[in-house]
Amino acid sequence: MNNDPKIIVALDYQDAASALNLVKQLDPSLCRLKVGKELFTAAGPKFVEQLTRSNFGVFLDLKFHDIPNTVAKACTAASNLGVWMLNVHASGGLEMMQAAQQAVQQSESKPLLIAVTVLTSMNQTSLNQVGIHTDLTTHVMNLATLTQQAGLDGVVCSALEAQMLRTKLGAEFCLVTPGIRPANVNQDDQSRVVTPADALKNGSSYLVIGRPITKAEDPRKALEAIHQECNLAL
Ligand SMILES: O=c1ccn([C@@H]2O[C@H](COP(=O)(O)O)[C@@H](O)[C@H]2O)c(=O)[nH]1
Repeated sequence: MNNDPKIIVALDYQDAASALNLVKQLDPSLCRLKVGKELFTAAGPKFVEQLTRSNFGVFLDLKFHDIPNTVAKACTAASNLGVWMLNVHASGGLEMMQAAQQAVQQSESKPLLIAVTVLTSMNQTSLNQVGIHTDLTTHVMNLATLTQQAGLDGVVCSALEAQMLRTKLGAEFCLVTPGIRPANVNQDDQSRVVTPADALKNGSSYLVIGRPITKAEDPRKALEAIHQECNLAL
């Protein structure tokens, strides 16, 4: 029995029924689940509570980004759903992240709180387009350092940056990496991609994987194949 599954399956579905159809093929010892903006907007907090009650660790990926007071209140509401992990955008700033962390620590369940550095869909060109001319890797490092300073548990980054962040920010800092693609699988809208095995070798704590599993003919088999590729317990 694996008590700390490394794979987080992204439930990017348009409604609860479609998401549940996948969830019933999965097992809490094999993976955790991620509820993002699409499913949360469609199915709501009650659906998140339904998932947490079924023993799956749930990452509520709503990437809060607002003024400190608003983000803190949103983090309290999210913590009260019993989720395992939730997140904010590091670019919301130090004060915002500190307010979020304080809110989470005052909640009963104290979920892990992490911050998004630079979205894995972005590359140097798209970063420049939003007015940031720092080297992308340096920008990720700056935001991750600020996140640690604010007292959060970790960051969302690409596994391309995991080795660098692990070395600088230590073994305990949680590195959650989307943009995971097994070899020869479509990259879709992701820019900074890494294979599951390489992501773990680079020091990722958890791999977020959506379409390579959810769009597979047999999602359970696709998940098990990734476990085998990475030598993870089944
Ligand atoms: O930088 C980020 C932050 C979040 N995500 C989310 O992860 C999944 C990835 O899904 P795939 O289908 O495996 O591409 C998705 O829910 C994103 O919202 C991310 O990709 N990058």
